[in-house]
Amino acid sequence: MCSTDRELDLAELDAVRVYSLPMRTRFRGVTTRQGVLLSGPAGWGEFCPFEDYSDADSAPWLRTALESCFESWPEPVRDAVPVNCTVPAVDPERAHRIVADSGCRTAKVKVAEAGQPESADIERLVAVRAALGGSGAVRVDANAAWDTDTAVRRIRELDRAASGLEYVEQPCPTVPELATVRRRVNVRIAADESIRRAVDPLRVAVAEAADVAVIKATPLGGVRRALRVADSCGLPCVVSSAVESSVGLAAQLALAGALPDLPFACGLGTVALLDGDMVSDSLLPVNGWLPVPRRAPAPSPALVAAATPPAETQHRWLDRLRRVHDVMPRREADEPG
Ligand SMILES: O=C(O)CCC(=O)C1=CC=C[C@@H](O)[C@@H]1C(=O)O
Ligand SMILES: [Mg+2]
Repeated sequence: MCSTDRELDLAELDAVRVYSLPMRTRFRGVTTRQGVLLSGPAGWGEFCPFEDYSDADSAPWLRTALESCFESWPEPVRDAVPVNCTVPAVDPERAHRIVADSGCRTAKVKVAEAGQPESADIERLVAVRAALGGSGAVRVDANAAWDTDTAVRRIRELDRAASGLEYVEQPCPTVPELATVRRRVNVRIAADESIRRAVDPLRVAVAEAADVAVIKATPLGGVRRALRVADSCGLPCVVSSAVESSVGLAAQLALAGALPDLPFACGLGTVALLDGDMVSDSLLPVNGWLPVPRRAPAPSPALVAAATPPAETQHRWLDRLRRVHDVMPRREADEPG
């Protein structure tokens, strides 16, 4: 039976483990990644919405975890996927090292970080291109930081600094702004924040706002739902992580493995951003590739014990899990969008 039809009950779970892992570098304003690992009859899943997500916004994250616990994933069409290394808003030396150490042929570079001068982005991109050589691909992610005029100016400057950008991810907040910028620059536009709910992708395609869709199984409610979103948006897709441990990342790899077409490297090399992991055989890229697993890897009891936070943090997450479960629509027909 499909999770969209069944009454999912947390009491059916075999194990619930709260974890807390430090990040190597501050990313998305986050320095510690926390969540809950869940185990069910089909295997392990991970519930890890960011702290600023409401209970309603976190419901698809729980649905993704429960899909892993109670169902099998769709058949993959490939057994490995190419991935980008992710370069946070760090100094040029650090950026160079991240790229050189990664073995990846594509680098995704964070830009437009609040409080940093524009020159910091230029210097970071020059360092990334030097580390990658002429043949690699460089993409940037502005996380909706710019208005349209700033986006057009910065994209041209960053394109020059990087000796060519593969695409720019979410330069502006809204779909109409993305469409405006797309008409004015010669670099591909990728939509990320604009594709977080099932209704959004259609709007992006209709508005001719993007060339690429960044899709994430975790906030879209699971591998099967994300596959439907990919299908409905009619754009080439890049699967990108939500900075899960290897347990949750496995669902994202299952999505990347099952997409009919995968023309770009995926943003799934993110276990490297964590200082630790919950499994002993981490899903870290080798020569820029990650395998497509058939189920999530089981956490190591020793690593779970080492990452277990104080009782107060555990209670906070278990409360959140129950609250989100209570607001989670039981049937797809009940969901907004
Ligand atoms: O795509 C990647 O290389 C890594 C994932 C990544 O960048 C993100 C993951 C989670 C939250 C986001 O702020 C961020 C993104 O905007 O794409
Ligand atoms: Mg993004």
